Amino acid sequence: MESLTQKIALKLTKANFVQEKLTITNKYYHKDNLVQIKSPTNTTITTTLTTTHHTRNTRVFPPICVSKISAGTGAGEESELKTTRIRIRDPVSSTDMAASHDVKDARIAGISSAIRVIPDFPKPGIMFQDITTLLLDTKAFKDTIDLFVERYKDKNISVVAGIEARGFIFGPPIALAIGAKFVPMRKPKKLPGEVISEEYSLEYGTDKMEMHVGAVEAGERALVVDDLIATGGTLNAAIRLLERVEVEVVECACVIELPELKGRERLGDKPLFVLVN
Ligand SMILES: O=P(O)(O)OC[C@H]1O[C@H](OP(=O)(O)OP(=O)(O)O)[C@H](O)[C@@H]1O
Ligand SMILES: Nc1ncnc2[nH]cnc12
Repeated sequence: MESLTQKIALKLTKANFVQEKLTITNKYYHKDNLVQIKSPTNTTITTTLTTTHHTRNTRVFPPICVSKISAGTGAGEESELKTTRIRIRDPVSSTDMAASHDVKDARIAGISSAIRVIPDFPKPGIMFQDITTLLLDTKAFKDTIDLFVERYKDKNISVVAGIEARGFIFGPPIALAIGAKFVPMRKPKKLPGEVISEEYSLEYGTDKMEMHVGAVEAGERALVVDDLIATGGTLNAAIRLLERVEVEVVECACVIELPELKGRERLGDKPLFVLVN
């Protein structure tokens, strides 16, 4: 039987690399969720693989999505080749992920592979998850909205609270489709009416979030939407703002989770639903 490494290597050879006319050497390996390959350019690599995967008790066939996380010349390697490290995203690693409800849902793999990762933006060391490439992919963008709508359409949610800026992209289509109002959670001094505000810390700095007084009523049920959860500080502030005015936060929904930053832990008992990590 082929090993996981062999399967990945085979798929990589058959996938984007061939189209990109890259040369793959046979020096790849699978270790700590990283695949290392060598290619002659720094061309961005984003592809989707399907391979055998063993969980503790069962053997399942989830999609494995691969995106480039860094590139550089490997010491001691052939001079014309560069070493590219790519991270395998495994969409079944969390119970609160879309893929874990239906491991055969091919939409998740398409969404994951449509997200571009930009190293060292906006600061060195940050692997920026760029959802603008997802917005260019009409199928992946629609699949993203559909997955959220399918989950929330019968949950009696009257408020979709979207977080500036990228929660403003995903929140409104979800709100329209489930028949809820959209409430923007904005950066300071942007909203013209009376506001309540909460401060919060970020992966790279601090910020403040504001919401219009009167936008929601006590007793309403809200979904909080953003593109991404990193440290969880932003979602935590949104939850605090809504709960201050006695709105029930039913769930938080993000396209992407960066699990290594443990943002979930800052949400207390609030459920978090994500599509990819
Ligand atoms: O989980 P956290 O550590 O709080 O980080 C997540 C937040 O960071 C990003 O927004 P950012 O603050 O960069 O603002 P922007 O969307 O206006 O650029 C992202 O869109 C989330 O809102
Ligand atoms: N790594 C990241 N990519 C995109 N947005 C972010 N917000 C906080 N961390 C981020």
